[in-house]
Amino acid sequence: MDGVKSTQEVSRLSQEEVKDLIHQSHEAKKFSYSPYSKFRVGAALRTLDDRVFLGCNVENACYNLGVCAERNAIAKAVSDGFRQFKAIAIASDLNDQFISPCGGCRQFMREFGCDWEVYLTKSDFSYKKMTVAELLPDSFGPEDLSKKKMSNIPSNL
Ligand SMILES: O=c1ccn([C@H]2C[C@H](O)[C@@H](CO)O2)c(=O)[nH]1
Ligand SMILES: [Zn+2]
Repeated sequence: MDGVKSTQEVSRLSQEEVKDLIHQSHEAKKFSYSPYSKFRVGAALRTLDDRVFLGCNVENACYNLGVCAERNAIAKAVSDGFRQFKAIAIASDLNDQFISPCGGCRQFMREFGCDWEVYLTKSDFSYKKMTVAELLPDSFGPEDLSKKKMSNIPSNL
């Protein structure tokens, strides 16, 4: 096809890129500020144009203000003007199960599309690949706020 790649092809990572993203998520974990849970999490987010943003969980003495690693990585990218993502890798110290993102982070990922990759890892860097859609089926997203889809909208809105 004359070297022209479809969006689908362009957005997939090579094995080497997957390994690298996973490695970076484990590096990001080292900055985790988690004195309360002692549960370190790191995330590495790769944009469509191949930049990588890192995040870690940041807890707080006011417990409920803590922020997850995934959300921090996404917020960093969006704050720098990047909203299109290929993949995110998530790392914890769990060695017997893959880290599983919380519901809030799944929704946060979904805001920027359903069809991108999430690499859930173990401490030995092994991984399970999922998509945002698989992690959050039948999700609610920005498209659902379209007024065209609504009926009986009160006139005072
Ligand atoms: O996928 C996850 C799961 C948990 N945490 C954080 C939140 C909290 O700081 C600690 C324990 O839940 O781990 C994340 O950052 N990402
Ligand atoms: Zn979370």
